[in-house]
Amino acid sequence: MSDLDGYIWYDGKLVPWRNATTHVLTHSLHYGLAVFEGVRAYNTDIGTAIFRLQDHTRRLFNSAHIYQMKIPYDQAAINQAQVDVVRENKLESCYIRPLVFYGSEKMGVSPKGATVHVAIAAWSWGAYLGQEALEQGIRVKVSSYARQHVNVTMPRAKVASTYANSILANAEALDHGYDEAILLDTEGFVAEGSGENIFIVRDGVLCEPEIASALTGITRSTIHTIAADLGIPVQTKRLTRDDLYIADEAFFSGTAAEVTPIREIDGRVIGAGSRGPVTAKIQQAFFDIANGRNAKYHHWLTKV
Ligand SMILES: Cc1[nH+]cc(COP(=O)(O)O)c(CN[C@@H](CCC(=O)O)C(=O)O)c1O
Repeated sequence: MSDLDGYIWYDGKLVPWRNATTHVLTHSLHYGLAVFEGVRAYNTDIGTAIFRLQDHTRRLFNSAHIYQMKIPYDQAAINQAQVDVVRENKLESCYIRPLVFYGSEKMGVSPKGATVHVAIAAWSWGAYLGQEALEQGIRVKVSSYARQHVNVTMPRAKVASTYANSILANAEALDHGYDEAILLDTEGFVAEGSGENIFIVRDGVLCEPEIASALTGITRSTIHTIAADLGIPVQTKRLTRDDLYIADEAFFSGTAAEVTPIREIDGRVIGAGSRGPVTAKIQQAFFDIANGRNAKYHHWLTKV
């Protein structure tokens, strides 16, 4: 991942990768309050372009607003900074990581008085769960750890502290020989993956869990648009873990995961145990859009 000779945008300047450092007393490192985004640029038919850049930046600002962090730049500047990072690193396609965090000027629970810093890195990142996963599908475990209650960590924010929960769930899945975890909410209904939203297909209908305790994924909203284009009905409802077991198809959606089919959950084979036909259609439509092959969605692409 690390292009050690690359550049990172850091508080308004492009600095060499190895100089983009912070102090060990950085407040966010100790107390877990940093907000971030995961964004992808694709080598599209119209050149390198960042996918849904404005939506990701809006969510970054919403996340900061929820946690009362004041980003010292406006959204246009952060959009431009992401374009500059991709261009400066000469990346044709890549993953972009904007991060907003509190500095080391203040210790103690309250960050008041600490500087709000912004860093934006970009690196080449292929299929998040492996190229084979995109074709064959992955094996997933329902975690023994619940997703945080909606009044514990704020679900509309992409905040670093949420991911200690994700790390536990993902580690448990890997330790048990699976590829990824699904988390249930505190009432036992399906929430999301450790870093993804989840969809299932039942009798030709695309179903997703109520979004309550899950991140409002941008890829999830792209899937909604694709489903509408393909005439596939979408249902949002409370899903139980055994709803997943008897699904005809299942897949994860996310910027990193893109559209990753799920072929088995907790030892139950899903459908035919491979990427399902509806999943394949949605996945193809997603990659056509992200790679600029569908002119109807060129407005979602910001050329670098
Ligand atoms: C918990 C969670 N839920 C859903 C999503 C899907 O959201 P969206 O990317 O807007 O469709 C992500 C993105 N996970 C990011 C972080 C992955 C990582 O390992 O870091 C991502 O996909 O970039 C999550 O982290």
